[in-house]
Amino acid sequence: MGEQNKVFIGDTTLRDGEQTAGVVFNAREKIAIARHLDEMGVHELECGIPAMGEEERESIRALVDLGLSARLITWNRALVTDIEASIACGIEAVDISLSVSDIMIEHKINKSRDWVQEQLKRALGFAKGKGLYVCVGGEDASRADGDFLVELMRTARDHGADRFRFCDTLGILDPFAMHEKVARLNAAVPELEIEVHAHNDLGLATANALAGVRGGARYISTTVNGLGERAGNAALEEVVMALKVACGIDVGIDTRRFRAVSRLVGRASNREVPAWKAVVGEKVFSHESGLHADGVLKDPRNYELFPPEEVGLTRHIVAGKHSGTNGIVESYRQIGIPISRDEAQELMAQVRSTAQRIKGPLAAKDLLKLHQARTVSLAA
Ligand SMILES: CC(=O)SCCNC(=O)CCNC(=O)[C@H](O)C(C)(C)COP(=O)(O)OP(=O)(O)OC[C@H]1O[C@@H](n2cnc3c(N)ncnc32)[C@H](O)[C@@H]1OP(=O)(O)O
Ligand SMILES: O=C(O)CCC(=O)C(=O)O
Repeated sequence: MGEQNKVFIGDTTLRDGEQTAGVVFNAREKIAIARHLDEMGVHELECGIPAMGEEERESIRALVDLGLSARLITWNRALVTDIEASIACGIEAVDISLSVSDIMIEHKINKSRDWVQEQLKRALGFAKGKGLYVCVGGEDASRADGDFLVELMRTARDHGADRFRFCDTLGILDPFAMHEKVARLNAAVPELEIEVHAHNDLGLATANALAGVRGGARYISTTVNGLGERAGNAALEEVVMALKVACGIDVGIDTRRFRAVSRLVGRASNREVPAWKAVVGEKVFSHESGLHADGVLKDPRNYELFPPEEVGLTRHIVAGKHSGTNGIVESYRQIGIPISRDEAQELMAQVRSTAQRIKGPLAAKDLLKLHQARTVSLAA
């Protein structure tokens, strides 16, 4: 880790993902998710909160025992006792979190900016004294005073922190503001790497994560399927594919396993993945509309950003209300019935009215029925 100009993924499915109200992973699920992400080449896994108690610590120790290539990191309050609990799990990297906005400093932790600075020094000093890799988590950094953040990052840098996590805890930023804030911090404290941790309350988490990278962040927090507090976090699969397709940045992760890991986390979190979910939804490579099906059949690049196999999905040409001739020919070909364009044109009205009646796409049996009826009427 740490190569020049590389972007790293710090996946927090097992920490912030599991913080989603009502979500619980058992130890077996945690291991399966961690193994999967590790085998895909995800660089870092935030894997739990040792201060929560013995059961959580046991599950973290089990992950440590796997000997994964990914760096395992735990979430900690800025308390020596939390960090000791992480060390007791065999963990070598910690996130030390502090609330940094005035609203949270005054109305949540009931302290002062000075207290935050001093507590950071204490906790960071302790962690570095134990030889740990330390990310300083700035909770609610997006609402914090900019000058105070710079001061805090300088303190973190001077006391040996390895990176600073800029958290848009409430998901209030737009990508322009995210870019501006991260760029400012990066210019003021260039020695400290920045991670961007974006929430999706306004549906902007992925866009904000990318804006953070454009502003100079080297690490991105993600979760599989965008699982996470409230409306979730920046989705791993969206961030990685958007970096690749929209920004030309390949983070070196095996994207062909996105569908599999998405379904695994979907089941374990009891949060089914919507069919239209960007990148991993079951139907995001389904084409029904006449012009789209025609375009895809001629060359998939007409309507697909990348081949479905690249994320573990498959392409479907669907016969339905909006189908055109070429799509209908293809739908019949898929069920082993070769038909001509003329036949497809003749069947089109019935394909449309069947779709209208059943309020959905035609299954193989519906297509077969229409074809048989046409054959019978021609023979009569
Ligand atoms: C934005 C985020 O996602 S941060 C991650 C949050 N994750 C979680 O809360 C999930 C796991 N949490 C837990 O199991 C528990 O909340 C624990 C073990 C961390 C703490 O439990 P408890 O000691 O029972 O306290 P409680 O849950 O009520 O937490 C609030 C306390 O933590 C303090 N606190 C909050 N953030 C921090 C921080 N970064 N550093 C130090 N103390 C903090 C609060 O001021 C409050 O202290 P007070 O009771 O003296 O006023
Ligand atoms: O403080 C951190 O490191 C992370 C906190 C977090 O999950 C958030 O602010 O959304």
